Amino acid sequence: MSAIDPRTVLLLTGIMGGLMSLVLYSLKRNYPASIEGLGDWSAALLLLFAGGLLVAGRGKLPNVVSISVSSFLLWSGLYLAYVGSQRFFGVKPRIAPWMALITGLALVQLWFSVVEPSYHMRLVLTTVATACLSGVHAWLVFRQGSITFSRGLAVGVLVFLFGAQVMRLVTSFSAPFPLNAEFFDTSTLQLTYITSFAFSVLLFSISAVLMATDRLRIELEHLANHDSLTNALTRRHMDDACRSELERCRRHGHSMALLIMDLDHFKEINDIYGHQAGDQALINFVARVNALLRGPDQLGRFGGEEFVALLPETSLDEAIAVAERIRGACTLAGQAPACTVSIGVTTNRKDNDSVDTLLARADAALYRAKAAGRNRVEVA
Ligand SMILES: Nc1nc2c(ncn2[C@@H]2O[C@H](COP(=O)(O)OP(=O)(O)OP(=O)(O)O)[C@@H](O)[C@H]2O)c(=O)[nH]1
Repeated sequence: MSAIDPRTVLLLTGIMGGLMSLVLYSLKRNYPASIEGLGDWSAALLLLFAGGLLVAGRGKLPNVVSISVSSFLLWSGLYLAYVGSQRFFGVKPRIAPWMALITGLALVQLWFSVVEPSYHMRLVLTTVATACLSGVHAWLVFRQGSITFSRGLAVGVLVFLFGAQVMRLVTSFSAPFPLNAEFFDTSTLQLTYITSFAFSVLLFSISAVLMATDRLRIELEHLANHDSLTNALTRRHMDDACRSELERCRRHGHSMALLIMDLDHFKEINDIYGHQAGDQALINFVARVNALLRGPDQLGRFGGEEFVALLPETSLDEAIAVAERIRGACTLAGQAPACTVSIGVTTNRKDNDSVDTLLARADAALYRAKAAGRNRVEVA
C-alpha cells in the first residue's frame, strides 16, 4: 500500500502540464513565426491534460470514456508532441497514417474494455503504443546535431518514458495480475508507472520551452551578427573578432591579415541597372568571396559597398594572393551587372598594432588602389 494517491499525482501534474501549455501558447504568440512547433506542443499538453483527467475519473465515468477515449487523447497528445518536435526541427509530419494507427489502437483498446474486458491486454497496448511514440520522438530529437542541455533533457525524458513503458510491459508478464486487477491498483509498481508518465510529460514541456528559448537566442545572435542583405558579418561582430584574433596572434607571435574591399563605381551600377540589381551584386560579391576564403577566415560588411576580410594565421604574401584571387574572381564574374573591386591589404607587424591601426593602414592602401585606377590590390 502506498500513501500517495495516483489520482492526486495525475491531477497535480495535469494542472502543471495545463499551465505549461499556456506558457508554450504565449511563446507561440510572441516568438518569431520561424520557430515552429510551439502550437503543437501547447495543444499536445492540453490533450494529455484532458486524457489524464479522464483516466483519473476511472470508476466514476463510463469505461468507454475513462479507458478508450482517454487512451485516444493520451496517444494523440504524445503524437502531437512528436509533430511539434518535427515542425520545430523542420521535418514534415505525416499526420494521416499516424492518426489512423492511433485510432485503430484506440478501437482495439475499446474491444478489450467493453467486448472482451482484459486489463492485461489494455496494459500491453498502452505500454507498446507509449513506448513507440516516445521512442521515435527521442530518436528524432537525438539526431538533430550536437546535444545542448535543452535537447539532452528532452532526449533523456523521452528515453526514460520509453524505458518505463518497456519495464512495465515486461513486469506485466513476469508478475501476472490478479483477475480483479485495476488501473488504480495502489501497488508501488503501478504508482511508479503512473508517476513516471506524468512527470515525463511535465519535464518534456519544460525541455520544449528551453529548446524554443535556445532557438530564439540563436536567431537573435544571428540577426545581431549578420547583415540582413548579404548575410556577411556585421561591423560589430568583425570589430570583436579582429580584436580577439589580434590578441591571440600577439600571444603566439603569429601574423594575421586584414583586407578592405570596396566595389568600384558602385553608384553607376545602381544608376544604370537599378537599386535591386545593386543589391544582387552585393549578395553575389559576398557569396563569391566566401567561396574563396578558408574556414577560419571571416568576411564582414563595414558599410554600403565596403567589406573587410579577417584572415588569421596569414602572412602578407598569402594575403596578397587571396586578395588577387578575389579581385580576379570579380573581374571574371559572368553575372550582370559586372563589377570590379579594389582591395587594401595589411598584416600586423608591431606589438603595439591595434585593430584601428590595421584598419587605417588597409584603408590607406585601398585609397591608393582607387587612386591608381581601381580594380587593383595595394599593400600597406
Ligand atoms: N543597391 C545598393 N546600393 C548601395 C547599398 N549601400 C550603398 N549603396 C550605394 O553604393 C554607392 C556607393 O557610391 P560611392 O561611395 O560614390 O562609391 P562608388 O560609386 O563605388 O565609387 P568608388 O568607390 O570610388 O569606386 C552609393 O550610390 C550607395 O547608394 C546597398 O545596400 N544596396
